[in-house]
This record gives sequence, C-alpha cells and structure tokens, in this order.
Amino acid sequence: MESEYDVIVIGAGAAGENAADRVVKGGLTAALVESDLVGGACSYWACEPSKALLRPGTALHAARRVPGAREAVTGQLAVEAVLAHRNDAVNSWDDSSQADWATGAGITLIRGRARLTGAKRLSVADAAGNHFPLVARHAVVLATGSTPSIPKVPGLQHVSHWTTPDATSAREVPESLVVLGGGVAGSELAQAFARLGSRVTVLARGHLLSGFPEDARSLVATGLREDGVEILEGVTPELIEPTDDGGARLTLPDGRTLEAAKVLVSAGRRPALDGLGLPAFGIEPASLRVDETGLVIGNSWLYAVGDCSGRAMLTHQGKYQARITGDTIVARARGDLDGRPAAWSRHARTADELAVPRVVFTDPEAAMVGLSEEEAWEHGIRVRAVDLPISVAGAWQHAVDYEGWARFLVDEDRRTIVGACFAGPDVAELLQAATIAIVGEITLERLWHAIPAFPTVSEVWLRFLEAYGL
Ligand SMILES: Cc1cc2nc3c(=O)[nH]c(=O)nc-3n(C[C@H](O)[C@H](O)[C@H](O)COP(=O)(O)OP(=O)(O)OC[C@H]3O[C@@H](n4cnc5c(N)ncnc54)[C@H](O)[C@@H]3O)c2cc1C
Ligand SMILES: NC(=O)c1ccc[n+]([C@@H]2O[C@H](COP(=O)([O-])OP(=O)(O)OC[C@H]3O[C@@H](n4cnc5c(N)ncnc54)[C@H](O)[C@@H]3O)[C@@H](O)[C@H]2O)c1
Repeated sequence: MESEYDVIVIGAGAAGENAADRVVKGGLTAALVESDLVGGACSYWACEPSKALLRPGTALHAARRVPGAREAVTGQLAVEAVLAHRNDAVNSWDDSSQADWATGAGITLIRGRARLTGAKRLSVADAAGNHFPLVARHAVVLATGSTPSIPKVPGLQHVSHWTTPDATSAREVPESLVVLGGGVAGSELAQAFARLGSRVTVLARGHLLSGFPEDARSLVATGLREDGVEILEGVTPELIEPTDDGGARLTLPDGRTLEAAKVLVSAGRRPALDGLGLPAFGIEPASLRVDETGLVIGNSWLYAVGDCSGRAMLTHQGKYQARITGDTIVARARGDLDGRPAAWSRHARTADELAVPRVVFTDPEAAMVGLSEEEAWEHGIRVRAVDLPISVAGAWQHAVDYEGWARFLVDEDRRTIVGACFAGPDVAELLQAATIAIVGEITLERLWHAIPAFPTVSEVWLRFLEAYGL
C-alpha cells in the first residue's frame, strides 16, 4: 500500500526542513525522508561545529587586542573545553530535538534512503532493509545536499585522510595537519586547528580564498600566518604516501617534502545526486539545473533546493531557496501561479543571482555580498569600485590594532550598490546592511540619510559615501 502526500522532500538538512515547513504552512501535506541525522550537514558536520571550534580562539584573540582585557587574559585556549563546546553545538550528534521539531511542525518524518521509481513515485529503504513506496500528489523536492570532492592526487587513496566532517567531529587535535584546498572550509579549519595547537600547512591550488578581492584575501592570510599557519599558494602535491607512524608524506612540485600527522582534504563539494534514479527521467546528475522557482529544467514535478541544486552551497541560501520553492509548489497546487514568476516576487529566487551573502569566519573575517566587479561588467552594469581601509573611531574602540578593508561597488547609472566586500575583525555583522542596500536598490542619495551610530565600525559606510563624492 502506497502512502500518499502532497509533497515529498528527500533530505532533512536545513534546506529540506524549510521546504517541508513552507509546504505545510501553505496547507498541504509533506513527508520528509532522511537517511541520516535530521538537521543535515550544517547542524552536525559543517557550520555549527566549525564555528564552535573557531569562536573560542576568536574571542580570546579579541580580548588580547584591547588594553586592560589583554593583561587579564594570559592563558591558552583550553582544548578539551573547546571540543566540549563543539559537542554542545552539535547536541552530541543527537537529532531528537530536530526530529521533534519536524513532527511538531506537522511534517511526516520518514527515516530511510529514498530513490525515485517513477513520476512522483519513490521507494524508501529503511535501516532494516525494508522497502516501501511513497507517492506525491504535486511535487518531489530534492534536498540531498553535497559530498566532498576528492582531488586526483597520486597516492591520496592509500593515505588515511580527513574530509571536513572528520575534522569538525575530531576528538583529538593532530600534532600537525596539511590542509589540501585553500577555500572557505580549508581556511576556517586551518585556523581552528592552528589555534588548538596543530602545526598547520595549507596547500592552495591557486590563491587562498581565490573568490575574494586581493586586499581581503591578504588580510585573512596575514591573520592565519600570525597563528603559525604556513600557506603555500599555487601548489598541488605531486604525491602523497603513508608514513610508518600513520601520517602522510607529501611531495611538492619543487621536490620539497612535507610530513603531517593528518591530511585534511577540503577541495570543494559537489551536489549529492547519485543513486536517486535521476537518469531514468533523462536527468544526468552532473547537468541538473533549476529555474528561478527551483523546478528542475525539463521536468514539471521535480524541484531541487540547497547544495544539491548546484547554486551557492551555503545554509542561508539553501533555506532561502527552500522558502521560495515551498511557497511556489503551494501556489502552483492551488492554481495561483501560472508560468514564470517576476523577479523579486515571492516565487523567484532572484537573490541567488544578485545578492548571495558569504562569510569566512576566520579571524579576521572576510564577508562579501552581491556581484564582483567582473560579474557586474558581465551583467552590463557600468560599475565603480570604491576601496577604503576600515579606519574609523569604532574600529579603534573595537581593537587598538584594528585592520580592515572594504570595497563598495556602485552602479553608476542607477547610483545603487550592487556589491560589497569587507575584511577585518567581526565584519560579518556589517554584511546585512550591504545586503539590504543591494536588495532594496537604495540610492546613494538615500543612503546618505542612513546614519551610522558613533563610534561603530559601520561608520565605514559614511566614509564610503564621502569617498564616492557625496
Ligand atoms: C566545513 C563546512 C563548514 C560550513 N560552514 C558554513 C557556514 O558557516 N555557513 C553556511 O552558510 N554554510 C556553511 N557550510 C555549507 C553548509 O553546510 C551547506 O550549504 C548546508 O549544510 C547544505 O544544506 P542542505 O540542506 O542543502 O544539505 P545537507 O545539510 O547536506 O542535507 C542533505 C540531507 O539529505 C540526506 N540525504 C541525502 N540523500 C538522501 C536520500 N537518498 N534519502 C534520504 N536522505 C538523503 C542526507 O543524509 C542529509 O541529511 C559549510 C560547509 C562545510 C563543509
Ligand atoms: N563560512 C561558510 O559559509 C563556509 C565554510 C566552509 C564551507 N562553506 C561552503 O562549503 C562548500 C565547500 O567548502 P570548500 O572550502 O571545500 O570549497 P571551496 O570551493 O570554497 O574551496 C575549494 C578549494 O579547493 C581547491 N581545489 C579544488 N580542487 C583541487 C585540487 N584538485 N587540488 C587542490 N586544490 C583543489 C580550490 O582551488 C578551492 O580553493 C563551499 O561551497 C563553501 O561555500 C561555507
């Protein structure tokens, strides 16, 4: 006997939970199928544990930057307490509270691994190996997340290495760590482990944090180097071999060798779409694309949200996509939405194109939203970049040696901001103002009236408007 629901969501990570929630809030029934922990990567293996590993070091460093506090803080990070704090952040990998939330929200939670067997039809295999069928009246939503990309480095397969979930759930701090990949995860985890006592080397294929402007990258790189992290840019190992003591030896292109107790592979992630039966519907996992509502292009009932949809792999973006897609499915089921929605309407994921906020939670932080200068020109926008140091009274009050940098990108024709980037201690909290300015298409003339309180780091907004010429 098939169980029937209006909508079936596969994957109960942040994106899947939000999609199912919006569907139920819209008056339809939803089943949420999860093969592992309800809450997904962010709650147990990614954002939450990595930020819990980073925050104690950032707090300690912040106190050391303020005379008076500096003298009071003379000890080192308490490693065991940091790891215990991380365990609290992930609720000791117990998902019962998230499962209770789903049930309380009116969502039917089904434990097991789902695969598509026909149009709007699925089979779920539970832990005992039983298979049972499900059918969706309106839509199926893929919210299956992503899996680590393992680079083809000779020998890597013979070396016991970490991927990011191993690092974020580590019970011990390795004496030395080589991080393969200089992206966001690599930078954050390199600093976390360096501050916990590892001797860390980052091997970045290109630049560290290559998606960020040079000034932002270099502030973060300086912060990591001050923590003892060695950063080798433009370097991919030629060979990795196991050592007798269970570690690894890496041979670099210049012949130099590096030894480490552990290798962490953080070389990007790819959508987790294998094993779902997609090819039977003419969809090759690597080429799955969605439209602005989240509908898989070429299909009329299959949607994708979060990491698996191949857009920005970020929790907040996946949740945004899920809210829009969930509401769209409800609107279409009710006959309230025909065809394609207008940009910035309730049913279009317009911010996916124009306003994705990204934060690197290193110390100092790097934060970016909107278009880069190159992307703006590609969109046909006549853009002017205004770069300035974050050198305001609020910054000095925050830390006497505060060093920060900001870039604002102005659409010269519309006199609105289309992109912004900040680097420096605690700049993540500056980002939402920039996001609002971009999404709200607020003109510079109106921003002139948005007065930053004195003395705050936000005064950089005023300095920017002055530098622009207002
Ligand atoms: C180290 C690290 C740190 C990060 N830090 C941040 C951060 O600070 N901020 C941020 O915004 N983003 C961060 N991210 C990215 C963020 O973790 C992801 O974007 C987010 O978790 C994706 O959510 P999701 O719901 O799309 O996927 P997931 O959370 O991965 O959920 C997918 C779920 O689907 C389940 N599933 C898969 N296939 C099936 C199937 N066939 N049947 C049933 N269930 C299935 C999986 O078990 C999983 O629970 C980080 C990533 C990493 C690696
Ligand atoms: N603070 C946050 O929001 C946060 C933190 C961590 C991760 N994430 C997200 O999780 C996802 C995964 O993070 P990530 O850092 O692994 O991905 P990433 O794409 O940010 O970085 C991957 C890095 O690996 C390098 N790389 C790729 N292939 C390689 C190869 N063959 N050899 C050597 N280097 C190689 C790339 O050049 C890049 O620098 C990203 O989408 C990221 O946005 C977000």
